[in-house]
Amino acid sequence: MRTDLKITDARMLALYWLQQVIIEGKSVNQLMAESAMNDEHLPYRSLSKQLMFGCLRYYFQLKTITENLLSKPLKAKDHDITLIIIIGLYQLNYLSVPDHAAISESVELTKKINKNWASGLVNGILREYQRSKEKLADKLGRSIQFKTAHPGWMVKQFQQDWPEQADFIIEQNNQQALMIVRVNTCKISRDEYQKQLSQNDIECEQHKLAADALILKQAVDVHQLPGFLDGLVTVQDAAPQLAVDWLKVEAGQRVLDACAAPGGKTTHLLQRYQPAQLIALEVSPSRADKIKQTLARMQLSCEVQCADLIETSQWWDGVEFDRILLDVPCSATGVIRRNPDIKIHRKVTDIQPLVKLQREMLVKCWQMLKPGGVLLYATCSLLKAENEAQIQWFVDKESAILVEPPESFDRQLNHTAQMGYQIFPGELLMDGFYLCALSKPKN
Ligand SMILES: C[S@@+](CC[C@H](N)C(=O)[O-])C[C@H]1O[C@@H](n2cnc3c(N)ncnc32)[C@H](O)[C@@H]1O
Repeated sequence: MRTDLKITDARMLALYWLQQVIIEGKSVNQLMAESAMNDEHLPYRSLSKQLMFGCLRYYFQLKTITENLLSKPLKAKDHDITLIIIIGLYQLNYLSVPDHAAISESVELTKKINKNWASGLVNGILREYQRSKEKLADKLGRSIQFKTAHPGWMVKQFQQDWPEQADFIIEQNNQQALMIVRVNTCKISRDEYQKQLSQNDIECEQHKLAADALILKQAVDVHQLPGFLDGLVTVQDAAPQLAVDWLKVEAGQRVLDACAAPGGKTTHLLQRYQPAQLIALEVSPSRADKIKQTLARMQLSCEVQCADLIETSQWWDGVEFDRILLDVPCSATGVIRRNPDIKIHRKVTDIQPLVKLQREMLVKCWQMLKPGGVLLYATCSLLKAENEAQIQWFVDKESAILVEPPESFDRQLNHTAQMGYQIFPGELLMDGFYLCALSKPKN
């Protein structure tokens, strides 16, 4: 689809977005942020989002079906036609759209993108699918991509790391996550904010483990959340909210949030504790700006530094920190429900470089930690190599001491990891996340 074509309906916008994610490599977060500024998208956004997220969630399954139905692969320049078939298959399989409408709208879409020649092909493939759905399911039953809607390497990795939980992880990854918000308790209590939501007909319940979190029954646009622009609330899953509970900052301490953008945990630290100093460090200038915007909206303040954590000589004044939050860049395999594009964008070859970077970050942060100080290591990954194996490597090397978690963790979270806590997507209504706190021995 040519990008200069005028978008005239929801399916066309979904096709444009899918092309941006799958061909251009954009993330859904980036696309949604761009689209929020584009008024032309407004009338179609809701259905387009449903179509795009659904197609990405089931991409590997729907692509396998498409490849099987096509007598020969389409040329690379006609990838948009493959995507139209995938959008059609998604509607036939997962939405309550009548079959005839799903097919005719897909055929219309070929014309809207000036590829009339493909209308017969799209019509034929979707009708063939209607006729041979069961037979095809039997034939493809042994394909991992068809069965799990995940790339094969990822399924193997989950099975290797978590043989007992792999099926649960895969099943959860194909679900839609609930919207969870964190109340800014500097401004309003969770109980009071829950009342405000209820007065605005937004139903929610309190999260059992994350003390500031409310789980919304239905996702809403952030601007429908009362006091959003005044910083009463922010959108954040419950699992990352636990990081701040485990770090336990004492009044007057010096704290580093080492990988801070977009500032979710920075603002949580500030609303929960009174550190003498908090530095929010972020290497990407545009993402460092996001921290500043989040701080401004939530009416909180701290020092934001845009620099590379590893290059300490460029930003660190040499004074050690009492607490360090190290929320490293990772495979993000724990947040696939919210970012289904990760199944497409993440490659098996990404993992080793990430593990290497995480190790370098751990070593650097340890050098900046005061004896007796605490470092909290966190990822939104499900892979052992990024999580407990990383901590095992570090503890063996550095005589770091494992810090006891808050009692509430022990009571409510499963002990699946040898060290720290591995949370699986869907567990206690949370995203997949890993946390472990380490203390540096006093000389
Ligand atoms: C998992 S995200 C952090 C999320 C954040 N803690 C929050 O709660 O909102 C990791 C961040 O680390 C940043 N990052 C990556 N490499 C870095 C480096 N060398 N120095 C500092 N920040 C880095 C990334 O740009 C990204 O914003």
